[in-house]
Amino acid sequence: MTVHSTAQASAAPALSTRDLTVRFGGHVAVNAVTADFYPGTLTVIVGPNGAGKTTYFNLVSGQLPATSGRVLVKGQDLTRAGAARRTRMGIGRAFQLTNLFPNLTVMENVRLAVQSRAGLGLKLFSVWSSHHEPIARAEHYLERVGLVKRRDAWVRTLSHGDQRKLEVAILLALEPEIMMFDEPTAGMSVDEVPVVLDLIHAVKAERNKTVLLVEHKMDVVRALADRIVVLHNGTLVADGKPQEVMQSKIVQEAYLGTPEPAPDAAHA
Ligand SMILES: Nc1ncnc2c1ncn2[C@@H]1O[C@H](COP(=O)(O)OP(=O)(O)OP(=O)(O)O)[C@@H](O)[C@H]1O
Repeated sequence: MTVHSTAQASAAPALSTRDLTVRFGGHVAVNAVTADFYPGTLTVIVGPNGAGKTTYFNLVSGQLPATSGRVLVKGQDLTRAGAARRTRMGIGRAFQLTNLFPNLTVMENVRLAVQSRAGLGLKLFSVWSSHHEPIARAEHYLERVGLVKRRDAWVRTLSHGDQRKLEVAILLALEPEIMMFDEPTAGMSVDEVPVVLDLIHAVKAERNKTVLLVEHKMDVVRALADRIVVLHNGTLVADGKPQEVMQSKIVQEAYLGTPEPAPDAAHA
C-alpha cells in the first residue's frame, strides 16, 4: 500500500530521486526509490532496522554511488557528482561526526564552516580584521545550539551529545538548502534531546529549508513530521501526511506499533 501526498504538487522540488537503487552483491538495499522533497517541508523517513534508510541518505548525500537511478537537486542531475559537489549544490548532512575536526576547538570548527560558506576557504590563521566577522557568526550558531560556554574546548573532549550539537551548529553555519539529519537524538541524554529537537523545530519554522530526517522514535516523528516516507526492504511502501501514513493499517501493524487507543476508549 502506498499513501501519496498531493500537498506539495504545485511547488518545485528541491531534491528528487528517481528509481534510486543500490545493490550490495545480490542484496538490493535501496530499491527503485522515487520521491520528491519540497522547500518548507520536513519529511521523516521511517522503517524497521535494515530497511535502507541510512543507505538512502548515503546515496543522496553522495557517500555511496548508486547502482542505478538518479539524484536531482533543483532539477540538476547530480547522480555522478561526489559528496563535495553535492554540498556545494546545497545538500547538508549532520550527525556523521566525521565532519568534526577533533583536534581543533569548538569555535574553530564552526568558524571554518562559516568561512567555507562565505567562500573564504579553510584558513585558521589570518589577519584579525578578516576573521572578526566569521567569529561573530560562529558565536551566533554556538548560542543557538547551547555550546557557547564550551567554545574553547577541544572537540575531542566533548561528550557525544555536545559533539552532535556541534554538528548541528556546523550544519546551520553552512546554510544548506537541503538539511539531512540521521537520527539526531540517538545516543543523547534525556536533557540534551530537547535542545536538538527545538533547533530542528526552529529550522522548520523558517519554512524555507527542505528537511529530511531519519528517526526511530515515534514521539519525535509525531512532533516534527510534515510528511512521512516509509521504507521496507529498500522499497518505498508509504508516503504521505503523518495522519494518513500512521493510520494506514499496514504501517500501523508493521512499522509504528499497535494503534493508540481512542481517548474515550480509556473510559470504556
Ligand atoms: N556497505 C554495505 N555493504 C553491504 N551491505 C550493506 C552496506 N550498507 C548497508 N548494507 C545493508 O543494506 C541494508 C540497509 O541498511 P541501512 O543501514 O541502510 O538500514 P537502516 O534502515 O538505516 O537500518 P537502521 O534503522 O538499523 O539504521 C541492510 O541489510 C544492511 O546490512
